[in-house]
Amino acid sequence: MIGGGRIGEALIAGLVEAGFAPKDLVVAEKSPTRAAEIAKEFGVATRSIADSVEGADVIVVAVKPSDVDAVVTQIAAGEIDGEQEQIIVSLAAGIPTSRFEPKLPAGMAVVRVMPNTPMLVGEAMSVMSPGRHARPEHLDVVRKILGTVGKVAEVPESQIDAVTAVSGSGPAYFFLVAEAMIDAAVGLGLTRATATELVNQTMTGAAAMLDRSGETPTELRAAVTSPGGTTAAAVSELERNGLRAAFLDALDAAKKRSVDLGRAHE
Ligand SMILES: NC(=O)C1=CN([C@@H]2O[C@H](COP(=O)(O)OP(=O)(O)OC[C@H]3O[C@@H](n4cnc5c(N)ncnc54)[C@H](OP(=O)(O)O)[C@@H]3O)[C@@H](O)[C@H]2O)C=CC1
Ligand SMILES: O=C(O)[C@@H]1CCC=N1
Repeated sequence: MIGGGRIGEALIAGLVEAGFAPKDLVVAEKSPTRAAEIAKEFGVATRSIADSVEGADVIVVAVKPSDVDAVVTQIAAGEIDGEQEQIIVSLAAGIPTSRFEPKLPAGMAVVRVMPNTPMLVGEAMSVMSPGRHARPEHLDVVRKILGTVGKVAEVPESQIDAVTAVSGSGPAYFFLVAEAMIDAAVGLGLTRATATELVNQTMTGAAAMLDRSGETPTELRAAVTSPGGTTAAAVSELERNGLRAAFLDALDAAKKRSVDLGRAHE
């Protein structure tokens, strides 16, 4: 694991929780303090990038998009070999597999993945796209690793910037809605503690219904919306204030930003 930040740590935590032996996991992290924290928390070894990649079956790149090029250069300078069937898994938003491949030994498999932070509670939505040399058996390995921390899907790489806008950034939209509801509830006179409890449990319950009821969001919303009732009054205000248009623009902006992140660090 190269980069022991929020996402790198979440994946390490998920793998350890799922029964991967800490001795089989190695973290290369720039900040010595952060590296020490992760080693202590999970019992994994921390090493330099060069020492981490040698003999690794899977090399996960979990650094910011702007740090990817420097990291790939260091990986390529290490003892790696396409023939060893090593797999590079990039979690970086926006950076295409074609940016990795020319710098690596010929034929080395690269898989681009967009995870999300619910990985921390074993509920990630991770979406993978194979690079030029990634074969089904490589994807099976990556699916097994990501499957320890949530659900896994596959799309062609042409769709992964859109995926980034939906499930990669998606948890933030959800938390923003929660924040907005809490503030509005305080505006109605509830205490912040009560507002937070009500909103958090409402969101948790609604998410569980999405997961378990087998009904679509449209059906679930209709079941809450009594004719001429309170929900209809609220939903009509949300529509009047352009909720759908705001999401159309927001996801479009996120997708464009993902494409730009790839270009910005060329
Ligand atoms: N956060 C999210 O919800 C999601 C993030 N991603 C992607 O995951 C990647 C990581 O994101 P996130 O975990 O949030 O970012 P963080 O900044 O929390 O983590 C990145 C870590 O990598 C370290 N790092 C930087 N350069 C090196 C290096 N050369 N060697 C070793 N470690 C290094 C950073 O140290 P320092 O800070 O000191 O530079 C930092 O600790 C990003 O590319 C992002 O696009 C994907 C999906 C969701
Ligand atoms: O905001 C970002 O760029 C990263 C990628 C998806 C979620 N967080």
